Amino acid sequence: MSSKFTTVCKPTNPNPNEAPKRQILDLGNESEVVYIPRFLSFHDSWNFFDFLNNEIPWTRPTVRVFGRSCPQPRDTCYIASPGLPELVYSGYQPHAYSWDDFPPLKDILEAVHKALPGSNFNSLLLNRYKGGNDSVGWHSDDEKLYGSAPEIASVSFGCERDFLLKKKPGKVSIERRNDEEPASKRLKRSSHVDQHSFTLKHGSLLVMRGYTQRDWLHSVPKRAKADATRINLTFRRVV
Ligand SMILES: O=C(O)CCC(=O)C(=O)O
Ligand SMILES: [Fe+2]
Repeated sequence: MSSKFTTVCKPTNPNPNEAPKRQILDLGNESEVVYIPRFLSFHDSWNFFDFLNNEIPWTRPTVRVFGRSCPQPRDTCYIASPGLPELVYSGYQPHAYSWDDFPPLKDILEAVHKALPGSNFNSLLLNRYKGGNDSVGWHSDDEKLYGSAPEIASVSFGCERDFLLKKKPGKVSIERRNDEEPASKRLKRSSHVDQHSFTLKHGSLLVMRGYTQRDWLHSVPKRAKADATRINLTFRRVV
């Protein structure tokens, strides 16, 4: 990685006098999503995309899903600070690369920390979706090593993809429970509130916090029309 890149690609706010606009989605029961569509400038984001696409040692591991081994439907890489416990998911233990190997990742981390006061991420899972056939199925990032209410910050580059959230079965919002309401109406209403969707834009930041991992599932489904590559970085704190 050339040092020129680090200089050129320090994340900049498109308008330095104005913080990027954020949307806050209250999911109820102390779960929340924050979405900042223009977190990084368009130009910086394409430079980051090119760097990540070309320099990250991507792998497409075999994982176990419902007892069966299959290739994970996206490329991946893992970065972690020294001394953290190993990450294992779906029977796969990724090699932990160092932040020092990829200086632009430290620049993005710094921008994320600045946008989220009090955050202190020490690991990063990278995903590369090479087209609409690549995806991540319904899951929550509720591994014990992230603690009971982890904050997860997700930065997206390249092709826009839908990011869906749905409430886990059996999780009922207290504020919506109304036993006087006919069941049919309740069902209709809850199907609206129990699912949300975001189109994750190039250079955007989406943050899941509170009890989102305990109570909600998220996914990036296959999309026939998504014909270009998307790269996503999810910053996490191993506690
Ligand atoms: O690609 C995304 O936006 C989400 C990735 C994700 O959920 C994960 O890595 O756990
Ligand atoms: Fe996830």
